[in-house]
Amino acid sequence: MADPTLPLVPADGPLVEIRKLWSVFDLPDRKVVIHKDLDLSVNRGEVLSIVGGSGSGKTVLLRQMLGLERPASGEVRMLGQPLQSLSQHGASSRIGMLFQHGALFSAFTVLENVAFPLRELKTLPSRLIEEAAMVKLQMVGLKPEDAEKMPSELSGGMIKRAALARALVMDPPLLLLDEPTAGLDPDSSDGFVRLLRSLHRELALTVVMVTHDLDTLFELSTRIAVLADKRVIVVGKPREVIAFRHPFIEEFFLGERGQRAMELLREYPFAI
Ligand SMILES: Nc1ncnc2c1ncn2[C@@H]1O[C@H](COP(=O)(O)OP(=O)(O)OP(=O)(O)O)[C@@H](O)[C@H]1O
Repeated sequence: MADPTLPLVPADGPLVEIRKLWSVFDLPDRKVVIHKDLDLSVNRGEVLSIVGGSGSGKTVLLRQMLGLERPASGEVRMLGQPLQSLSQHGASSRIGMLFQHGALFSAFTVLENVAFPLRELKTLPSRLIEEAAMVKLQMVGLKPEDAEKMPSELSGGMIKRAALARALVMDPPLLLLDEPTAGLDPDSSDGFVRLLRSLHRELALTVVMVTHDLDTLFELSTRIAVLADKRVIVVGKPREVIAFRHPFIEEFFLGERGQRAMELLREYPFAI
């Protein structure tokens, strides 16, 4: 449920535009540089996946997009505006985020979790909030009787779905996903990927996703960005990215997992 007082999504231009970003953490004894002159743009309607080694700064990059980290220098523009000005207008309502571990409030029911961002607005009547949250629960494939369950009663796949419903409750044009299928068994993972693919289409969402999982990567991505050496070293369609020579890309796509990557390229020719 979009807040009508918020600025609309721009008619054209990228929804995410990052220029010369530096992310630096101040430790007691030193500074740690995570991103150095990082550039990245995400166009309307695409599913852009970010891959990179462990600790390469993928989650920190998502946190920069949400305004949860502050750039040491450089610029982060989201939905056509500098992030600082979007934050003042409540970026959380315009950018949906699915955290890696679902992050539901354990003391709230599923419905209360999904409704939470709408309640925080403090402008809508309770009945309307509940109705909007129920619509989102159904949209992610949960049943009406799941609404009153506690998170501890849910399977891993249901937790992801409930967290996704909460991320979508404000009808954001942009959705960020951190390892959406991590921890799910293969069947739940396939089901969740199918759900993400249909929601992407039906809601005309723009999606930025971090994933290690090759199946998730190839089934959903329209482009892939590779994070290495503190910046985005290549961004493009899967075939273009695989052709780029870099030790991380060789290890990630062409090592033991390479055969699966090649099978997936054949299975998903639209991604080529
Ligand atoms: N608040 C913080 N203070 C200091 N260092 C941090 C902080 N947050 C993240 N880091 C460091 O930044 C680096 C990048 O972290 P990040 O979580 O973005 O990696 P990642 O690419 O998502 O890794 P993984 O695939 O293992 O989840 C890591 O070395 C991490 O220790």
